[in-house]
Amino acid sequence: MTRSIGIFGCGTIATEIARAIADGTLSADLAVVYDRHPENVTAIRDLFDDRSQPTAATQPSELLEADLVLEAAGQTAVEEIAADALAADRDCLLLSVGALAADDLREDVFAAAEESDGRLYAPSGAIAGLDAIKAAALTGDLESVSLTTTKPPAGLEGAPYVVENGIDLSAVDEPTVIFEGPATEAAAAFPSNINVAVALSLAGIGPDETAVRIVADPDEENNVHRISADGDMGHIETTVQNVPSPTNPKTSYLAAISAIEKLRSLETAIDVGT
Ligand SMILES: NC(=O)C1=CN([C@@H]2O[C@H](COP(=O)(O)OP(=O)(O)OC[C@H]3O[C@@H](n4cnc5c(N)ncnc54)[C@H](O)[C@@H]3O)[C@@H](O)[C@H]2O)C=CC1
Ligand SMILES: O=C([O-])CC(=O)C(=O)O
Repeated sequence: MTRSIGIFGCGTIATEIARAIADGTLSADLAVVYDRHPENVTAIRDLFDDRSQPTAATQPSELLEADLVLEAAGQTAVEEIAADALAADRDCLLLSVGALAADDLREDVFAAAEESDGRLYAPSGAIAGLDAIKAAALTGDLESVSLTTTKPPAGLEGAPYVVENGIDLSAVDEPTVIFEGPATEAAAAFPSNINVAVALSLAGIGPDETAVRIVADPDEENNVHRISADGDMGHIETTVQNVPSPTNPKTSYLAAISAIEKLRSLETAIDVGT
């Protein structure tokens, strides 16, 4: 049976996923899409011929018509849809997983997942190494996990932490650490930039214990995520030098194809990797 998908948010990531469905890379039925900007909905619907165009939802609850609800909008959208989708026994895939750094929301969503016939998915997104971190965390002997993210200053513009602290990113003329703290704080301070830190923390030792450093570097063209972890299993280090998406420099292209691969893996007979 072909799985039907409903997408919350019709921006950069959703467009890549819709394209993968439209061109057959991903075997799924894009049934329904929702966005507060109708022109973004139209752009996604236009990727399909008349017979297979997704329905334009007028409110998020209409996404529950699909078997799997995929959030690619932002952290507030996770509050709006995740627990409801799971409570309706739908699968739910979240890109803005940083929303789960908030204890109340995480508890609600995880409780809904536990009781649901659906499953909650948080893909690796723009980072590499969650397979190894998950395995290492299993024994309880993972001692430390940290993420250092370096982005071009433009990729950090508009973040609440930048605005509230009056950080002038245009004046940054050398690699500059602009934030250091736990994933819990990073997710709220940079909601569109560092969701990966919370995905990492959920695979590993939790959002309060996962250390995050954010660097603005005017000479860096990529979104670079470096993970370092230590424990009884040894030392894990991964670096991804991500190409930013042309339509949204905050978002790495890998984030979109990671979600596509996660969706594809739900349908395959052979499962490679942890
Ligand atoms: N886990 C990961 O590795 C990554 C996660 N992300 C998350 O994915 C989200 C989407 O990324 P992009 O597609 O690049 O963003 P985008 O800005 O290109 O698209 C977001 C779309 O969602 C819509 N939207 C946002 N909030 C909404 C709401 N409350 N109600 C209705 N429509 C809403 C916007 O109008 C826009 O069309 C980011 O905000 C970020 O939270 C982004 C990059 C990596
Ligand atoms: O795409 C990236 O490099 C990471 C990102 O924006 C996020 O985790 O929110």
